[in-house]
Amino acid sequence: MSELVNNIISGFRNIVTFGTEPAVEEQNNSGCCGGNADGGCCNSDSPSKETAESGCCKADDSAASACACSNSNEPVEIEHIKIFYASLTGTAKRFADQLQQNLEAAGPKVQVQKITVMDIVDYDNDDFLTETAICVFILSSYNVEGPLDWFSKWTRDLRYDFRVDRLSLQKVRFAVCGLGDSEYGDEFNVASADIDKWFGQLGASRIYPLGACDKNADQQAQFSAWTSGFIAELEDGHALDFHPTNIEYDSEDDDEEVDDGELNKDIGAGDDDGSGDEMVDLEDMGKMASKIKAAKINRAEEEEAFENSKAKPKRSIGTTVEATAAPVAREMVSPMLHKNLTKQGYKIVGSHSGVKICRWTKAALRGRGFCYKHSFYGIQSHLCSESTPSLACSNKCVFCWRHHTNPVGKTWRWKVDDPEFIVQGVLENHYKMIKQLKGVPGVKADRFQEAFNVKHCALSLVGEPIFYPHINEFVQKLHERKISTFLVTNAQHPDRIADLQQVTQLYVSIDASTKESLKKIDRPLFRDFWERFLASLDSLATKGQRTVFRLTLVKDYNTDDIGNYVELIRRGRPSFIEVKGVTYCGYSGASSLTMANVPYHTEVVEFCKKIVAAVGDDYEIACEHAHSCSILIASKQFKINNEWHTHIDYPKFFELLESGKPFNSLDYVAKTPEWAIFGAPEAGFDPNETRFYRKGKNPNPEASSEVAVAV
Ligand SMILES: Cc1cc2nc3c(=O)[nH]c(=O)nc-3n(C[C@H](O)[C@H](O)[C@H](O)COP(=O)(O)O)c2cc1C
Ligand code: SF4
Repeated sequence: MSELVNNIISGFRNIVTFGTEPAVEEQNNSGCCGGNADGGCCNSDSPSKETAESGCCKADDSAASACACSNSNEPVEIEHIKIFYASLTGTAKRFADQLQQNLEAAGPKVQVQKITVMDIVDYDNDDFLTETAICVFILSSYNVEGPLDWFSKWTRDLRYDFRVDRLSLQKVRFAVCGLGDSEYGDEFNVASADIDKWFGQLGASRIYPLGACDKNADQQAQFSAWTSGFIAELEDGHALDFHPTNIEYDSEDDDEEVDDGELNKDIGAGDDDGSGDEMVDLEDMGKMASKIKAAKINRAEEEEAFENSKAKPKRSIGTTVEATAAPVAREMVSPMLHKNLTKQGYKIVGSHSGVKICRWTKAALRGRGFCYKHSFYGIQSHLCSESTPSLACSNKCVFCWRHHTNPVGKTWRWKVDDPEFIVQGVLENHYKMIKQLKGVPGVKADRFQEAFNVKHCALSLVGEPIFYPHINEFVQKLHERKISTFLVTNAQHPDRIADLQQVTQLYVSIDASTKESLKKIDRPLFRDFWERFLASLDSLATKGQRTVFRLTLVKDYNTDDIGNYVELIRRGRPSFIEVKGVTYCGYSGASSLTMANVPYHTEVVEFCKKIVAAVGDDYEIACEHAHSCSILIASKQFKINNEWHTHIDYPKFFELLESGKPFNSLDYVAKTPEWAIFGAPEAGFDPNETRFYRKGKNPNPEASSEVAVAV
């Protein structure tokens, strides 16, 4: 162990804290080799103290090459500085802008070609692994849910996940300045301090010490002082060199209580006695180090694993499909994420799939109505399972209900589970959750029984189902069980849409109608997101399947530009357009939506009327489900003999599938019931169900104090 520990440079964190007198003078004086021992030019492997004090590293050749001391007459040229901020009330953003202005005005000693200021939530964290720009973080600390949470979790996961290369951030050069309030005592600036520490521990080169600006003092002056010190360090130039071996690994950190203690347990997997309190013996440290080494994964290997995973899956039920070649791909759901998702009610299946019971399934079990899919397509919610074979997604939509805790990525770079295993796992877990509802007041015995025979699968829970490399086999497994498939994709994977075989109904999320608004609302990871989006619509148009555009209306985000929506409809030629008001799911640090962004049902109707008027003769409003602010616009092809046929004949669908012959969306239609038609008095609520009102919300004054009334 001592060897391991000796090999670790016990980094110390320099913190520039500011009292009433800014401490920046001292920092400026540090020059090339001074106070910034852990992140600056001369780390402990570098020149002797004397050399350091002489102000430069030239005495030592190796150090000189590492430090590349600049000729003081020549300006330091920097290609790109990215300034990331995390802010709730705007201070960090203001300071980030201020830093940008100061850098622009800095010359002549330092010349920065490009400076980008961005909200940390708009950045794909995984890009830090290959980031070449200098990264400056201006981060506010919050002891409540805040905008830094997601990035913090990602960094923390990276730091404590033994499968991740300890030097995974070695390409990064960074500086952190925290904003906080000293009234928070021990929690003062704790979030920014953690980021600073973890980046250092992951091999990133700190080019200027952590700043800690206090709201309780003169925060502005403190930040200006930090900025001057930082710019002076840039002008000096030495700190810009990489120091990839400068791992700041603090032995104390090993004792740090990590939420996902599972990580440590995993290291000794196989030796677990079930106590969960595993200690690693000193003699085992060597073994552990080699295990850690063996588990290192780099991104190239992950990409390769993805390629390998495209090969036909092995049919090993109950096990994870192994990559055909040697690389060990990592699990998509980290232990911490697993814990978070489980807390939110998800059941995780295998290493990348999930299932959850939706509120409509629960309502249906109690005879209190079905979701809008019942009105539009004849689905009974207690027979429906909501799941996904990929919890990862390539967008970070502002309205996403998973609150940005799920993994994101542009390509599949995780382990791949067997499709049969996932289907079995999804159903088992779904039934387990149904079982738990036994005895809940109001649950109807007949519906409870029926619920153990799932007939529909909404592949729309979270993440991007089409991302899963074996999506076709997965869908086929569901169809073999006579389970219909409603698959929703985010329109970022046109090639996958093209490859997709027949599903019962194929959805594309249309979250905005212009490139700018799509970027704002979906926050896609792909740089060519707009081209991908359009190509997805083109792909949809040629599918010849029953297709749906799903529009989620977010007031002030995507409710304008009717003309652009119409163009998209003409391009994708969907069978249906579902328009739904966004559901407010509480505050998310990664989202700025409020109740004001949730449209009323009348506003959704108005929007649909405008769309139909503009799109021409081909579409009409067919159905509504006012209860969930949902409207269905349908292609008039589904109005047969002047009667809407938006419902699905499910047995017919399976019959057609089994026949193996080609068929189209009109071959398995069923008549829409009167109560579901737009404008009917029931407004899409099945009259055989009992409508439930929260206390005080019942519009019927004659009703008793009972909270449920028949509509
Ligand atoms: C609800 C709340 C919680 C906070 N928690 C902390 C904390 O844990 N630690 C800390 O140093 N400052 C904390 N602060 C202070 C903020 O970080 C500080 O005011 C900061 O300057 C705000 O920056 P912003 O405007 O960029 O969001 C908290 C402030 C609020 C309102
Ligand atoms: S379609 Fe969606 S909301 Fe409706 S029952 Fe299925 S999972 Fe629930």
